[in-house]
Amino acid sequence: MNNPTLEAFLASHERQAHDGDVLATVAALASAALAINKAIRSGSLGSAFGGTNATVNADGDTQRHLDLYADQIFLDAMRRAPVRCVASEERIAPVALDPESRIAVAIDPLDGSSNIDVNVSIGTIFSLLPATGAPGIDPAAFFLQPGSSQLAAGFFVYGPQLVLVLTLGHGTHAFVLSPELGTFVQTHESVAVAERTQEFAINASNYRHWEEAVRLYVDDCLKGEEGPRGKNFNMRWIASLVADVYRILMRGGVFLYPGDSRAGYASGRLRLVYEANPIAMLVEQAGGRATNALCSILDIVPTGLHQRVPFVFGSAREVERVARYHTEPSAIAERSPLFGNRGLFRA
Ligand SMILES: O=P(O)(O)OC[C@H]1O[C@](O)(COP(=O)(O)O)[C@@H](O)[C@@H]1O
Ligand SMILES: [Mg+2]
Ligand SMILES: [Mg+2]
Repeated sequence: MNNPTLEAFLASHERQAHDGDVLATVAALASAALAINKAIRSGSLGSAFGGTNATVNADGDTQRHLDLYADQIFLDAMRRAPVRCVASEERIAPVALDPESRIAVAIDPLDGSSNIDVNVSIGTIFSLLPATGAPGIDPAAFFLQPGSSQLAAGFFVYGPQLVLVLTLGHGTHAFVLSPELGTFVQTHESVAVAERTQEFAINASNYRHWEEAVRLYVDDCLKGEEGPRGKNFNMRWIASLVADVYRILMRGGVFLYPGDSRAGYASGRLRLVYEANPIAMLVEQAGGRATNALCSILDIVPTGLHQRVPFVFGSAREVERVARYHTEPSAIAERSPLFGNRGLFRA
């Protein structure tokens, strides 16, 4: 492979006047991911890592051994990087590190925990935010900046390949671990999400809990060629956000985790600061769209570190279409049983 290694990619960006601390932090995250990958591939998934601990995280989710192991590995790596504070899905409050540093890291150390026991892809999601200001400032404040303030974002997938997808704010780049070189090698210089799609991702078991706009959108996809969309749709749901977003970056698609009527799910399941924001930045840097069904994820000002948000992202035209099911109910109400000439919903 003649493509650049991650180290060469980062060095070339430093020459282009990128913040050296951002690049050093990305490099530290990558080396921690190599350690997690090695641990996962050691073969002890089921017994050592998959089992649950008798603990829950800040959101009430049961923590697995691998959640906590990954959290510790990444925190240790961030102590060795120019990082002022780290916020993790697995910790109620941020951890203060070097007060002289200017970067805050938000992290979902292990995404897709329900897939650990069943050997399906899992991953890590990270977001880098500016952390400037007086030394005494409460680190929690750094994580309440909107996603549009992110300096960099990315995720790793511990799947058939160990993959890194990264943005430094100028495009989205993909890398894969080269076992020969022992480091990441670039596979996609600039990822571009297809504008249109015929593939959607949603946990359909929640159908009865969704609001009408979401049900109608999915109903119309399922009707296929005979329905108002006039084309057949495929469906995927991996239940690891990292794996679903990687597929969408590579071949298009739309992902929905809407709010629903279950207790605790009014804003869906996914967390704004360390899941939706970094994924939204990556998807938008690749030409896709990311919303809470109505407005851009990156414009939302967080009010809490662990707050959830309805999340719709992927192929731009399809994400915009989902928004129209929410904002133009009159058009939905006028649906003809024969799906006549409804310009709004056709194709
Ligand atoms: O089990 P559900 O409700 O379909 O939710 C699946 C979603 O939950 C998540 O597993 C949440 O992330 P964590 O595993 O980090 O808690 C996402 O990766 C995935 O998209
Ligand atoms: Mg997650
Ligand atoms: Mg997690």
